[in-house]
Amino acid sequence: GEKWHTSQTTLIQLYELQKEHFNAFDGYINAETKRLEELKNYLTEIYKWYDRKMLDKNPYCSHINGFIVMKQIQLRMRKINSLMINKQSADALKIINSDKDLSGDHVIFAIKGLVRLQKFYEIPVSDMVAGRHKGRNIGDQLNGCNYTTEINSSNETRYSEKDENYMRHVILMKNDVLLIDRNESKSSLDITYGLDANRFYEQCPFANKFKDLCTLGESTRTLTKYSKCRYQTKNSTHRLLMPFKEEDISDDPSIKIYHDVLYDDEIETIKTMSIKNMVDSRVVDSKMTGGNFNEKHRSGKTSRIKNIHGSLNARIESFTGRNTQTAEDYQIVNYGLCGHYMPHYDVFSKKHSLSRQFGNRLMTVLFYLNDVQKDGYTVFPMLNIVSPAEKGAALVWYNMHTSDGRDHQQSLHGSCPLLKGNKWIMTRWLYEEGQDLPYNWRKLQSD
Ligand SMILES: O=C(O)CCC(=O)C(=O)O
Ligand SMILES: [Fe+2]
Repeated sequence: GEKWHTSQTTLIQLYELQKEHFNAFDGYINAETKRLEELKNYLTEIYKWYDRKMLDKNPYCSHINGFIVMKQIQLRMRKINSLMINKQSADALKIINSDKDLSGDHVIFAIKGLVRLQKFYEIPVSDMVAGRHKGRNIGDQLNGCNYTTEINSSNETRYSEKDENYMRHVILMKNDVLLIDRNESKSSLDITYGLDANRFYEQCPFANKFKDLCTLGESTRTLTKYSKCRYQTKNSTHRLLMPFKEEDISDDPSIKIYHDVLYDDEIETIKTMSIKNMVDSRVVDSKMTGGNFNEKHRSGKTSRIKNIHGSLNARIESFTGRNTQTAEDYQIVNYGLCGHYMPHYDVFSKKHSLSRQFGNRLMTVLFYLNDVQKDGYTVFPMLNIVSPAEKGAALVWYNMHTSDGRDHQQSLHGSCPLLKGNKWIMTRWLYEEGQDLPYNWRKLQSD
């Protein structure tokens, strides 16, 4: 089933669920109290009857009386029997257990998340159990004894570092393909063979760089010669009064931030729309199944929205200067307990059929739906770029070279593990088809 810890939204529901449990407990206690009261009264009545009968000395003398006594005993025993069976506790337990329970597995998933976090940020166990990291409060005190016992019992699957790095990319790509096109999942699985193993191997050292940047955080965000901020009207007259606040982050590939492009009421609507159908951002693989492996690369909950409203499309087109007609559905992600996304590329393998319909994911438009302090950055490990989640802002970048359609190696990026709180994002991927590009992607793909 769906996991509790992968999204903060679900974790909040878990708290809510406890109210339901409390109601079940209360109902049970009331019913039990009533039942025991009834049983006590009934037994008192029977004792009295028995004492009276004993005064009769020999009630069995008359055959008729003997039968009456037998019959009364039988009826009373039946009633006592029914009063002693406690159906209420079974009913109450059913409510508590009905697939909403916190079975051992869920606790193990959560502890694995914490262990991952501890390893990633190299947090000493003493700090972990004290709920602090680098002078920052990250939670209440943990029972150190419980923590280490839980860790030992959550037997992690072992596999070599090399395999892990390679598989990470394969799996992430596959996952995204599967998400877009569930109906064509059969053909989507071919993506494994479309990847060039060596190419992805070579990027793996950046997992360490990713880690360093996540740890250093915003302190690494220095101004470079490309860094400029401006009010951008994009030649649109109605933007003269409310220009885009555009900030250059990188030149090659082009990465920019547009501040305040998504409004609070829109954000609330988007969250409400997506909460209903969120699923674990799972990574699917034919050989290595199971959640443990998957969550090492990505942990969060995802949902898709076909359309929000036309004016948002227009806004995106306005600040990106690109067409949204061939764009993918909006993808909303809520990261929960230790939520993260290890470095990956958003582009698909060229050989994959999906990238033929509209080309490939030329550009990523990533909206931040909340502010996140001190962690959960979007990081480009090959470019030394750390982007903090800023509510209402959009981080926009190219995954491909706009001159010839080659995948842009430096577009490698990921989301740093959350030490605390949660992160909401919404992405829109713009495709090559329908854009003004100096090359013909259809021709490139058939080569
Ligand atoms: O959450 C982030 O900052 C990055 C998300 C991302 O890379 C993706 O969804 O493809
Ligand atoms: Fe991505």
